[in-house]
Amino acid sequence: MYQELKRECYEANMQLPKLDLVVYTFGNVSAVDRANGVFAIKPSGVPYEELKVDDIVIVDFDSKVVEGKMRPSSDTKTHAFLYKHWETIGGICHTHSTYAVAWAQAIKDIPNFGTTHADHLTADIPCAPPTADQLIEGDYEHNTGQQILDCFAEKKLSPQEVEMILVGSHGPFAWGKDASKAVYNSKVLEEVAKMAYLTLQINPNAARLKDALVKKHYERKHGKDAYYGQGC
Ligand SMILES: O=C(CO)[C@@H](O)[C@@H](O)COP(=O)(O)O
Repeated sequence: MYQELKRECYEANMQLPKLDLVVYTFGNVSAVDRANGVFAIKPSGVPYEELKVDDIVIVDFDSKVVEGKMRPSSDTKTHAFLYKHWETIGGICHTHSTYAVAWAQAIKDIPNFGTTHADHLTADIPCAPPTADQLIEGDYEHNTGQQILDCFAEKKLSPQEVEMILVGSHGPFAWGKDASKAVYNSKVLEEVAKMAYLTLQINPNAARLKDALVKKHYERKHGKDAYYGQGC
């Protein structure tokens, strides 16, 4: 059962090393089957070059294994939490990509410096501040999901408009209508994070794109009245 879902999840996971978003066993991608109340996720600690379709684990929204012999990713509770609370997302991708992790460790939002960023979202890419108990052993994964939701609520962001976040002191999470779009958004996040870092190296006083320009550029790309972003 769930062969198609496992295959979708497997293919998305195998994109991560190809896109230079992970090394060794870092990161994980999941794909949801809302009709059956389950999602497929990478098994924990398995190197990508050894991963097989049948290794993909099927879990329910309480992170209980429904099908599979291997232990699901250590981030499973975070994926489950987001699927439960955000009913429109179909896939989630977590990586440890270098530049996104650097911004997450610096606990900094990524400013919207240019049209590359503005093509994909008009808001600054948010960084959820680490919580006191985040780094203490325990229900870490559940806490990360709550951290993400709290950050979106505080910044009044919608997961349909902003499909990515930096979890402070940890790394990037991205999502989308399916697992492949979640991986695409992870790559966009890493590229924008790298460009923003280099922009600040060249000019520490670099200014964000003016809101009017962001609005014009975003609507040209996504259609009239598509603009939603906060002022920059
Ligand atoms: O960020 C973390 C753990 O904090 C994970 O993404 C990474 O180490 C991969 O763990 P899994 O192999 O998915 O259990």
